[in-house]
Amino acid sequence: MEFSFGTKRWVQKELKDKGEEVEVKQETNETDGYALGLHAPGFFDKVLHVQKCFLQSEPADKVLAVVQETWMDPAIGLTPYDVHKHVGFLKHLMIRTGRNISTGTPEVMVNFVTSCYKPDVLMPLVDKITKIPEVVSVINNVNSSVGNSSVGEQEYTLYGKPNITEMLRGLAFQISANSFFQTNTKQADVLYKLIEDSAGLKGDGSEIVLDLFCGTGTIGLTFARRAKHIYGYEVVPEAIEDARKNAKLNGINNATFVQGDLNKINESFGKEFPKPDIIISDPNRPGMHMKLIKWLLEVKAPRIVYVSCNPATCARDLDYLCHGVEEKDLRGFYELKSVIPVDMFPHTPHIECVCLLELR
Ligand SMILES: C[S@@+](CC[C@H](N)C(=O)[O-])C[C@H]1O[C@@H](n2cnc3c(N)ncnc32)[C@H](O)[C@@H]1O
Repeated sequence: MEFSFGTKRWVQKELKDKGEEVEVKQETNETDGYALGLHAPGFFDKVLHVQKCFLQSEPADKVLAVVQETWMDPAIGLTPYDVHKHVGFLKHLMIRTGRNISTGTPEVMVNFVTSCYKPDVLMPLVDKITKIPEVVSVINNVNSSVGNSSVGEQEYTLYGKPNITEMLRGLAFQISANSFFQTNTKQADVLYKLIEDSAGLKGDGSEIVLDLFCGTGTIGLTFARRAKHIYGYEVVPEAIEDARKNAKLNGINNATFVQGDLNKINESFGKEFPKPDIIISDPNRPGMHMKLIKWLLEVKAPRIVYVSCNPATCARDLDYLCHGVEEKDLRGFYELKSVIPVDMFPHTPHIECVCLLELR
């Protein structure tokens, strides 16, 4: 889970009983209180204070509780970052839970995103958190920009190791603070099984798989034993480093991971690997850039499995691949065979979809 520190606490008006009906009041009460929690819908500066979060693991909740009872203590001198005045120190708190690959016990990584590097100020908090036995890694990402990003320009390990591990579909994965990793491991197992089923690999080791937006290499690596070669592309250098380590960790030698921005591909893209039989594309919420759509419509792989957490950009990109893009003079060549929704984010309105496209 990723929580934000803020200077404006957002308070939701209580639910109001009206006989059998329950009415939720939409107005908000704003106080000037500091807060650590989740952004109120539609507000970049208002934060709903969260004491306990049922979406995360129990050890992660213990971390949140310790941080909440400590960080506002004036004796420590920690301040939340003010997104209007651009002053203050604490920006985000990220808590990730994985598993020790030998013992299967939970491993927690705590990542403080701060506006500058002041480890002495963080240490009283770090000392308390590290009393929780599951905490094996405390990281400090320093992000001095005025934006809301949780990715740091510099990363420091304040305690323990720089990464944690997780098991998915029988493979071990190393995850570092800035690498994308599916937040719901149980459902990620379901998701990856559906992706593999949709990809329909023959399993005879003859096919080339291109894993676009590969993160730490998870999807491609789960296919590797049934494919000839996997090529993964991803923009975050730490994720590519993790993907290479993950291939080694699992004894996989037929996977190549390349760091690159898929929004900025040029004519040379695709020259460094054979024509793919299966393309997996798992972009983040903005979906695929027109340059990538164009390339996909040129290369004409027999199957594309498009994985998306944003139904709006998913529908747009599927439409482009099936029906083309008139204003760009591009013809569509695919037929949509199936769309399978997966509930990766229970108790939220978000949904992930696995879509299978076949060349017409
Ligand atoms: C939804 S995640 C999927 C990651 C991976 N497939 C998985 O299942 O763990 C999207 C990934 O796309 C990467 N990404 C975002 N924009 C990108 C771009 N322009 N070029 C390449 N990768 C990008 C992100 O860093 C992230 O790792």
